[in-house]
Amino acid sequence: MSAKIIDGKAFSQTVRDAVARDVTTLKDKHGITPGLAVVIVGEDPASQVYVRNKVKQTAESGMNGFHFEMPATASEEDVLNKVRELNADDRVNGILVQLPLPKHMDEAKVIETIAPEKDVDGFHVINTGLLATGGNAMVPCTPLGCIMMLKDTLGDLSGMKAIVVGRSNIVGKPMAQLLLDENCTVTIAHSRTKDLAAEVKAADIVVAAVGRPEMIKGDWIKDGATVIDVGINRIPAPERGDGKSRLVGDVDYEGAAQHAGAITPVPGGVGPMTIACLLRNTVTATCRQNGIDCDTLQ
Ligand SMILES: Nc1nc(=O)c2c([nH]1)NC[C@@H]1CN(c3ccc(C(=O)N[C@@H](CCC(=O)O)C(=O)O)cc3)C=[N+]21
Ligand SMILES: [Mg+2]
Repeated sequence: MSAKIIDGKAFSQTVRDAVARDVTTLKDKHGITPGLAVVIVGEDPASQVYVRNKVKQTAESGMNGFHFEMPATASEEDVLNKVRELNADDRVNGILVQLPLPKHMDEAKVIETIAPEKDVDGFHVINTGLLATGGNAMVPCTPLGCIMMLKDTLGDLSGMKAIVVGRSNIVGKPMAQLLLDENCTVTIAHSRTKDLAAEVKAADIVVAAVGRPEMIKGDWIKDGATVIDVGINRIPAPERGDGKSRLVGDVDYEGAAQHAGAITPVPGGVGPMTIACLLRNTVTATCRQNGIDCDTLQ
């Protein structure tokens, strides 16, 4: 069996094209230009590609981008004040504070200071609560991108067995909520799960979000299953001979591709969809803040 490759890069382009059309309508019909503010504290080399793509694609979509870099030595109060300033700024419809924050800051406190209606990451307790209770939440970008790819690949997910490997607040838990909303039977697995291989083997849908390079083995995958690999792990690649690293997911891609019906690659899978969904969420937030029905924009 040879798996269909789910092309997140191509799919993200169609999402971004739709976002750009919505931005044009917001400008032309409503005189509103959506604005996305990104706050980065300190330097995390691993997220530099992410930041660069985000800035570039925000501009390409026709939105305003506001970029703030603060030194790693900034105090928590400095960051909280920046967030408060952005909350009060009418040009800013979406706020993203890049995680992780330096150790001396309370991440939860920073996130809870973001106005929930501007929380385009969907990390605020108001939004996680709304997601869990079926309300009008801002949905975290990575799980949102994953569910879009799953629905595009499989159509109706109703009744399917899904496993989410990983239980983080930013991916695993919201992913499980979204799969449940699609009427999947959902298992959440983690480091204490017994016989992870058998749990994965039972699933029609596997979402890997553990942050450990290639830990999900190819022969754990049920024949024909759909595999969504959220991991973006940079590992040494001595075989390249040029001293550079390479990116791998949380899934043994070569092995899994022999069993899966469809699989996302790394890079070019979940990553680009995450950024596209951030832009989509910024448009959604702009519409909600202005009492505009987002679905009828174009
Ligand atoms: N508040 C907050 N929200 C986030 O969503 C968030 C964050 N903090 N901190 C950092 C992580 C990381 N992240 C990525 C998103 C896209 C790619 C991406 O597009 N990757 C490309 C290429 C990567 C490369 O070549 O290095 C790909 O997978 O094809 C990567 C990483 C969002 N994050
Ligand atoms: Mg095999």
